[in-house]
Amino acid sequence: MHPAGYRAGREMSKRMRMDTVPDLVSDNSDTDDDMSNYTYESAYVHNYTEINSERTQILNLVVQIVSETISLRHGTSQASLQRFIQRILERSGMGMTGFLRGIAILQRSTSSEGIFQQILYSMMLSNGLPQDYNGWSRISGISSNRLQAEVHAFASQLGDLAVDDEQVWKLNQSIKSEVLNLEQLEKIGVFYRHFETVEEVDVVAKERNYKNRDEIVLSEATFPGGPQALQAKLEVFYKEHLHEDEEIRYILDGEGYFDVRDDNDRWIRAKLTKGDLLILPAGIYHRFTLSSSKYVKALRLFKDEPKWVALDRGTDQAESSFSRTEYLRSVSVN
Ligand SMILES: CSCCC(=O)/C(O)=C/O
Ligand SMILES: [Fe+2]
Ligand code: NI
Repeated sequence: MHPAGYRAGREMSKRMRMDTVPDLVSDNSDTDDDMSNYTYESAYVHNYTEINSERTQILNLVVQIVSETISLRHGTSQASLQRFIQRILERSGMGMTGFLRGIAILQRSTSSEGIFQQILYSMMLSNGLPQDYNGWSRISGISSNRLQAEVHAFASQLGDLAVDDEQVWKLNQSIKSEVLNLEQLEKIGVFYRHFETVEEVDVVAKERNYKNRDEIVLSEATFPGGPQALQAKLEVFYKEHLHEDEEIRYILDGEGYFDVRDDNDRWIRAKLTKGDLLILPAGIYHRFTLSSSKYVKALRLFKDEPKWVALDRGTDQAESSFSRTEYLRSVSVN
């Protein structure tokens, strides 16, 4: 049996999904005036600014619904819950699976407000039920024994959560695939995340064993050699190319476009703005250009010494490179 608030939450979730999600999905055409300068083999181009704003709208809706249902269930103030959940989402990046999972559990919990907020928060960070109570305890400030007891108490209340998990998973998948299109990027080995702080980038760098980094600033005012030298550099970046290594870029300021080839050799355009991180796998064809603001400042991450060698499409070097062969193999397996 689901408690009334829980059922109401599910009804509202369904309503949200059916009534509002399709309206929020744009037709993917890019109307940015920068685009008029470029010819595209196909109009299959995604503007990540649009996608980010859709994501924000979806998240706002989710936050509203979730705070309504939790407030019904726990009798807490909706406004403060909304602020709290917003903070969690901002601090945890996307984490929608963890978020929705956490919500499903919390909608059934009988814990006090303080505890459930902490647990919700921790769930966001650990993306599901925690493995490491000590780490969780550090994050939440609750003793690990108490946390473990809380989680076990939750778990015993969960009953048929498996079914709910599936619902949550489906909702999450459809939001992700229809709105964020991260799956499409994942399919071609591209990793995209939005991080508010460089510390979050550090975690990714550590995981991947990246020891070096530098900053690149592309702007007419500061580029060594002046505007002409910048123009020449941009021409190199905009020539379709690949690298023998992964390319990791984190935008510190300004904005720019990375275009990547999908598995049908069509361009996907990712507009990156401050806080966006993009990882391009070795061997993928891509190119980069500035937007009309003509300014970007980005972190470039390297495993060892800074290295930037571009192999242009159409050359033997690129087509028969090890990274290209490996990349094609990896996408055909996926
Ligand atoms: C925003 S970083 C500039 C572009 C770049 O570094 C690169 O490698 C493009 O392929
Ligand atoms: Fe590149
Ligand atoms: Ni941001």
